[in-house]
Amino acid sequence: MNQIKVFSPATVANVSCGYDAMGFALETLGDDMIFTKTNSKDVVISKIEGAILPYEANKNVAGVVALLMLKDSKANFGLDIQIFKNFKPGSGLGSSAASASGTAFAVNQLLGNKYSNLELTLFAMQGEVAACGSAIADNVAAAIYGGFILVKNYEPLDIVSIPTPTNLVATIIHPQIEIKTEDARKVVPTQIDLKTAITQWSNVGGLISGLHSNDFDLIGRSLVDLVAEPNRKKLIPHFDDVKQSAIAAGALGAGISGSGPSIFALSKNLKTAQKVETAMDAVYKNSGIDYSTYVSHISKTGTRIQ
Ligand SMILES: Nc1ncnc2c1ncn2[C@@H]1O[C@H](COP(=O)(O)OP(=O)(O)OP(=O)(O)O)[C@@H](O)[C@H]1O
Ligand SMILES: N[C@@H](CCO)C(=O)O
Repeated sequence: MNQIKVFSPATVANVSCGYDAMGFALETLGDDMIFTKTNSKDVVISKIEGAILPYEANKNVAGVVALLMLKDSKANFGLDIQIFKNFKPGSGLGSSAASASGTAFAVNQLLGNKYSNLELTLFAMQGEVAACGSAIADNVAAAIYGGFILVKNYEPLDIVSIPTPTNLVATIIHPQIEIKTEDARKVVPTQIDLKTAITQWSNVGGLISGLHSNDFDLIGRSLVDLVAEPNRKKLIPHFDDVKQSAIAAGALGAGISGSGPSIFALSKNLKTAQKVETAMDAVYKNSGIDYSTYVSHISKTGTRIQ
């Protein structure tokens, strides 16, 4: 195989209560990337459409991950990479993670499937270091494994796939302001009190149990975040209004997608998710802020060949 085209999904990290520990992949929103083997041993990024990003391989997360993998595998080829961005960096939807995991997946295909999904996640996490300074796994693991994931442990890395209830649908609103993950991480407390921790880990347990048992009510009751959301929501215009409107329209729950500014809601079917979209839209309609909305099923496959 000399060339591969992949789709790498947008992802919702944290899923409210699971800061740095949970995430899920979207079915219909994501980046397209084309990888072509070359004879030189370099990595060249020859095209980037849809966002202004560095072309230097060591500054673009796609290049960072590709260089690492070619070196680790002692590959006898180089790469030309084309990136087609369909959603903006700094959106809270895992833009850098889409490039990092799309690259890890594609290079592995070109190498004849040398690496496991866990190893691909470790490579892609190095892309996240380049993007935001932290080796976060929640977005990249969700993109690589698909569906819902739990980062059970960071060192050593342990990723667990969580079942996705059929019919669960996500609604997203993305106000077009950029919040860099690096900056949004600075407002999250490094210490929390025991009472807060108890509530938070009970919610993670409730969310995972609800996903396993298709218990939509339990999923909704567990989409509560006492750690990141109270500190980050002030960075997002009209956050409380959007969240309340989404829940009033029938969403099971809503919260900040990753580090924001996007806000996600989960609904038990497509019709409700579309009503939630209308309700979120109504909050921003006359606000003067540019925004996009998306309704998407959860991607069960994650990054894939196109
Ligand atoms: N291929 C790439 N795709 C996206 N961002 C990249 C890429 N290469 C480098 N970057 C840099 O990474 C930073 C964006 O990362 P950041 O984590 O802030 O946003 P994000 O990837 O959209 O994540 P989040 O979901 O948390 O918003 C920007 O400074 C951007 O220039
Ligand atoms: N878990 C990370 C995801 C970044 O998108 C955070 O919330 O900072």
